[in-house]
Amino acid sequence: MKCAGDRVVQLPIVLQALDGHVPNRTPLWMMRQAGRYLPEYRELRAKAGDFLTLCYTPDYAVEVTLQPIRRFGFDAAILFSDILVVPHALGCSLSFEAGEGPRLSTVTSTSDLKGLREELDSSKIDRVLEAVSRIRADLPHETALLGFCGAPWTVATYMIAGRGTPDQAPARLASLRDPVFFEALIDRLVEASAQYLIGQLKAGADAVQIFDSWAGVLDPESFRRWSIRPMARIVSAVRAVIPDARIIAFPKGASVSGLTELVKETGVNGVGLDWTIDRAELRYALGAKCALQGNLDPLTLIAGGEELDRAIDALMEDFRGAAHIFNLGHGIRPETPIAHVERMIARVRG
Ligand SMILES: Cc1c2[nH]c(c1CCC(=O)O)Cc1[nH]c(c(CCC(=O)O)c1C)Cc1[nH]c(c(CCC(=O)O)c1C)Cc1[nH]c(c(C)c1CCC(=O)O)C2
Repeated sequence: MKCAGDRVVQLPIVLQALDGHVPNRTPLWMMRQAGRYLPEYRELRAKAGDFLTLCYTPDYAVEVTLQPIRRFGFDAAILFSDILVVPHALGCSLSFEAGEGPRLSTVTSTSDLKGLREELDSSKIDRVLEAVSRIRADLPHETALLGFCGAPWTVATYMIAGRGTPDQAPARLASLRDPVFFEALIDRLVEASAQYLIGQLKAGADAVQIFDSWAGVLDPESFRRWSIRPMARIVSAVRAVIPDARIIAFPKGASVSGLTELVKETGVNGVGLDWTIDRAELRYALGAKCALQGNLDPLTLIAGGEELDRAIDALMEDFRGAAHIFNLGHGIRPETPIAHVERMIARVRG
């Protein structure tokens, strides 16, 4: 709590939870809450013509970020951008083909890596940071603003394959065949991601999330080496500059023991959980060490109806008394009916 004049200003409830407190109601936001399930997003996307134009034009990025806040009043806004902005600003070419996902120039050897920049191209990043400042200025005080980046492992999988793949075999193979190159790529991404998050926090983000969407394809030892270690280095580099930085890690597909180890090694304030995790087992393993964010199956939200109600009730019950931030277990899908999102919000808020 802090005082502004004679008014007492409450910390936004998402930040209360990240500080380890149990807010008087459960905070709620959704991964990919700005996106194709919203008609107002589709309209602006058609006007911009291209996804990256949305990301790099502050007027658009601000507007798209605010759309789900205006419509639903979520407790957090997440910067509208993409994890692949980092390789783009390191010099990789990047495009998003309609219906096909991202395409990047590949980085598969030490000499490819030498061709990239050492530091992020500020002509790209500054536009994202301008959007961050403007979003913070436009948001209500009680709504937290989240910045983000991809975890080095997940970003590396796209750089090595040049696209998404079902099991990230190209990156896994590269880590086995050429560990010297792979380690150097991860190092470059650790540095760049830490600088990027520091920039976002300085520009006005209240907390940041690190998305490790492909953590689940790693064996336990590789998970330690390529997911936990790089994230721990990012957290300490960010906190060397901003000691009280609030950081959430989302290692999708991680096991209970993997998550427990990650929290211990990184000191993050919160962990994102996908829908496959055993919530009771996780709570038991983690105790009250950090905030728990998640974990409704995005398909349950598409299905709607009584199954949705039942799943929400079970989730709320399992995390009762915990520093819980309600979210999905992964991003909302484009085909999700808006009425189901409204039903979910009403049920969580009771
Ligand atoms: C792996 C990953 C990416 N991007 C991201 C991840 C990690 C989270 C996850 O696992 O989903 C993160 C991301 N991407 C986007 C955000 C914006 C903030 C939010 O609302 O959550 C965030 C946080 C917008 C986006 N990023 C993308 C879109 C769709 C672009 C469009 O409008 O056509 C949006 C709204 C494109 C994107 N971007 C990426 C892929 C694979 C794709 C294509 C698949 C798809 O279309 O959903 C890379």
